Amino acid sequence: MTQLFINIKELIQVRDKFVKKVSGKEMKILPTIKGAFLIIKDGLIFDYGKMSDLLESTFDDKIDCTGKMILPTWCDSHTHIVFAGNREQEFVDRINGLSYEEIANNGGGILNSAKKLQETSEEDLYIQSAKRLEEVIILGTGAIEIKSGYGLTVEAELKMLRVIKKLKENYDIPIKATFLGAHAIPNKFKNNKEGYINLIINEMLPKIAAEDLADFIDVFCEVGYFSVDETDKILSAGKKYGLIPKVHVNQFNSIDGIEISIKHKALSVDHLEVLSDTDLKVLISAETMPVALPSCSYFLSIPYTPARKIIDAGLPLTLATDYNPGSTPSGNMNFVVATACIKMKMTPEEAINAATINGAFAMNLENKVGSITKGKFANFMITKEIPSFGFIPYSFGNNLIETVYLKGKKASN
Ligand SMILES: N=CN[C@@H](CCC(=O)O)C(=O)O
Ligand SMILES: [Zn+2]
Repeated sequence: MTQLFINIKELIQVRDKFVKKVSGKEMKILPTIKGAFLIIKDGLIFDYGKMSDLLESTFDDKIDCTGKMILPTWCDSHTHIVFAGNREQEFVDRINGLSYEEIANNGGGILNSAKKLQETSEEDLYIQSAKRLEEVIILGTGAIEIKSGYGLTVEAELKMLRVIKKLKENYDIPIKATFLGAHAIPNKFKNNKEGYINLIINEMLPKIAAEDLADFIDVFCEVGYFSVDETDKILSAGKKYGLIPKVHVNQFNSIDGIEISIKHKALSVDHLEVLSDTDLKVLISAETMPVALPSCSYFLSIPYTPARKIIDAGLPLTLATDYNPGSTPSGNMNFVVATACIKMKMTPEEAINAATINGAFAMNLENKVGSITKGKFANFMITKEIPSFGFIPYSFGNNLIETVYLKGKKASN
């Protein structure tokens, strides 16, 4: 099956040579071809170039993109889209003055979602989650990471991870699964955190490994959740089963969570709304990808991750949604890219690099997605007619995506 896309106004994020990730000043460079063609063969990117260099040939399908641009699909490296129900009552409670922390301390928050999820069947959870996955694909997401962490019992954590496995089997989008048993301390272990950590290490992890349900391991390393020493212990246990760390750190407090994550060669450290100079220095010494989640800052009215400080220090940065029922009930990467430009002072080039190629790195998918490169999956989106790629973040809140392709197949209209 061959497909030819012609008269592309601008083909965005074209990388002839394989690039693992982009950092510092490189992030300002977004390679493109104006007036381009793109050839897809059997679900992979086969060729591209300027229209004037297109050779005569026959194709199974020919699509005219006059006035429209093509970008690789967004790579959303941090989500919690497998959850049951919603938490709109907590949203109203916050409007009426309660803080996110106060709601959690009153038994709301993650524990509220865990209760709902424990009471939901695997079939129903799958249906709710698949709907969210389809919703974000239409918004241009073409690779995604999904975490557990709203189960908090052996059975419910396995249920979440089995749902993720089923999504992997049933959809064309590449999905990575992360085990986040250490997301909160369940009520049953309120006065026995060590008991819960032992449950994670001695019961959950062996079962997850036996069914091959996770690629990564995560911990919510934060005051009131899991300490640095506990994070250390859980990441060490995960590594014995080959799970690579991706860690929630520095959302509300800087407590050396970055340092311990880097000691464990974490693939990414995510949130970073609070980032000290010492944290920054530690990041500079590592391969670990910093990940910012601007929709979470927007929804909770907490500080935005200091993107300028990170990029100007020569580091890479990834943007992801954090789609979850409590802090970010939105999986719209277009909004993330726009908010990064508007609130974090990232240029459109930086934001697009952060949401594509660097997002792919943050999921260990840089060989498959994140750029228009020969041999990668044909996961890309065609925009509506737009004047420039900068129009995507500029025109925030508007849907500029016309069609999404996953492995060369139309995933939306
Ligand atoms: N911070 C920890 N976990 C999620 C939110 C969890 C929730 O409120 O349900 C996050 O990444 O923001
Ligand atoms: Zn999260």
